[in-house]
Formats: sequence, C-alpha cells, structure tokens
Amino acid sequence: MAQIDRLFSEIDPDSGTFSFDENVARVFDDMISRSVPLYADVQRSVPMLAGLLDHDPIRVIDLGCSTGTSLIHLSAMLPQRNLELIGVDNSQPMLDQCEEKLESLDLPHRIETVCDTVQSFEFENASVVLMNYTLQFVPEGDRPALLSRIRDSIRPGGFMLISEKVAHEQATMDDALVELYFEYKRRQGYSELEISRKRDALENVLIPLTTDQNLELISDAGFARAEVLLKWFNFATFLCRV
Ligand SMILES: C[S@@+](CC[C@H](N)C(=O)[O-])C[C@H]1O[C@@H](n2cnc3c(N)ncnc32)[C@H](O)[C@@H]1O
Ligand SMILES: O=C(O)C(=O)C[C@]1(C(=O)O)C=C[C@@H](O)C=C1
Repeated sequence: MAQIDRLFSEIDPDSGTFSFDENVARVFDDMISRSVPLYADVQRSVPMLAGLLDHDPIRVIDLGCSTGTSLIHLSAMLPQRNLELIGVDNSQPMLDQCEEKLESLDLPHRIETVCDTVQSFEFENASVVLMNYTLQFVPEGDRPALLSRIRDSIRPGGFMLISEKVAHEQATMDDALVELYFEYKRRQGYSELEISRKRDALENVLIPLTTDQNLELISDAGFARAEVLLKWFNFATFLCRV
C-alpha cells in the first residue's frame, strides 16, 4: 500500500532534481493519483479499449509501467482474455513496489517486468503499447525514434495509448493553465511549499510538448490516426492507431 505523499513537505529543499528513487516509489501511487487529473479515467480506459481487440493473445507492453497499475487493472478487468502483460521501467525501486503489489494480489495472468530504458528495450508483436506520463521524461531527441519503433511493433488493429502533461504554445495561456493546475493540486491537499518545491524539482526533468507537437511526432512516426481521447487543461491522452 502506497504511503501518503508528503515528500516535498519533508525533504531538504536543496536536495535537487526529481527522480524515481526509493522515496518517490514508496508514495508513488498516492502521488500520481493526487497529481494527475483524470488519472483514474485513463486507467479505466485501458481495459475498456484493450477489451475491444480480437487479438489472441492480447499482448500489452507498458513503457514506464511504474508500480504496474495499468497492467494490474488489465488483468483484473479482463480475467477471461488471454493476456500477455509486460511492463518496462528503468527504476528498480518502482519495480520493487510493483512486485510487492503483485505478491499481494491473486491475479489471473502473469505480469512480466523488465528493468530497462524504453529507448533500449526491444519488443515486437504488440497489440497495445501504453506509455502514460513517461515520454515527457525521455530526452526530446530520443522521442522520434522511440515512437517509430513503437509504431513498427504494433500488429494490425492494435494501438498505442499515450498520456502526457502538455504545454500551451501561447505563453499567457500556458501560465493560466499552470496556475489552474496548481489550484487543482491545492484541492488535492498539497501545500504551497510542496507545489513550488516539486515544480522546481521537475524543471528540466519533465519536458512537456504542446498537444500539436505531440500529434506531429505521432504522425511522423507513421501512425495512421491519432486523436485526443481525454484532456484536462494541461494533461492529454492520445489514442494512436496503426
Ligand atoms: C509518471 S511515471 C508513469 C506512470 C504509469 N505509466 C502509470 O500510469 O501509473 C513515469 C515512469 O517512467 C519511468 N521512466 C522515466 N524515464 C524512463 C526511461 N527512459 N526508460 C524507462 N522508464 C522510464 C519512471 O521510472 C517512472 O516509473
Ligand atoms: O506533479 C506534477 O507537477 C506532475 O507533473 C505530475 C507528475 C507527472 O505528470 O508525471 C510528475 C511526477 C510524478 O511522476 C507524478 C506525476
């Protein structure tokens, strides 16, 4: 069970940049569910969309799987389907939390986890590739090749579901969206100190693109169709079909 996220009320403000270390991993499930608007809706949409596929097996690769929430959801919601579930993450502490959750659950499918970067992990024959709130942490220069490799790995009929924090091309609008997002965090119980320390820690670590820039990258990677499936101010989820 994840602990309540009080990370940025506790840590030394000079302790630097955000990383998915043991301290973040311990509180991650609470952190992400309180910090990302529509997170629960995105999680619910994963088995809803995957369940529409007639693939057998349905092979799902979750890039940046963190504590395995999406893969666990898939297994629990689609117990009768033949699922191959593979999660990739380059943070061992996040995968340790994932393993701990898996041990406490009696799921109908095996979930395989791999500690590797999404840039170097090789995969093929995917029905579904998930990449929720992860591309934003990948160096910008690596994003086009990664998206092309994902495109090439997806079987006919399959899809990629990708969620990102997004920037706005107009500075005044971007400022307004960021302020509305901070308001959202206040409503989730985060203090001014926690909000501003986390903003500083994420600077140059989480690099958001605009919605249009993301759509262009997806299109350039060869996806036939991409649409914004869910959007909340500065967060967007894209459904990308091959
Ligand atoms: C915000 S979390 C993803 C949340 C998760 N997809 C979910 O829906 O609950 C980002 C994850 O991506 C991982 N990550 C960041 N950069 C990565 C990279 N280059 N390769 C693999 N994993 C990466 C982090 O360790 C972290 O667990
Ligand atoms: O707290 C923020 O400002 C966020 O952007 C939330 C966000 C994300 O979007 O990935 C950032 C870091 C954590 O991984 C969880 C959520």
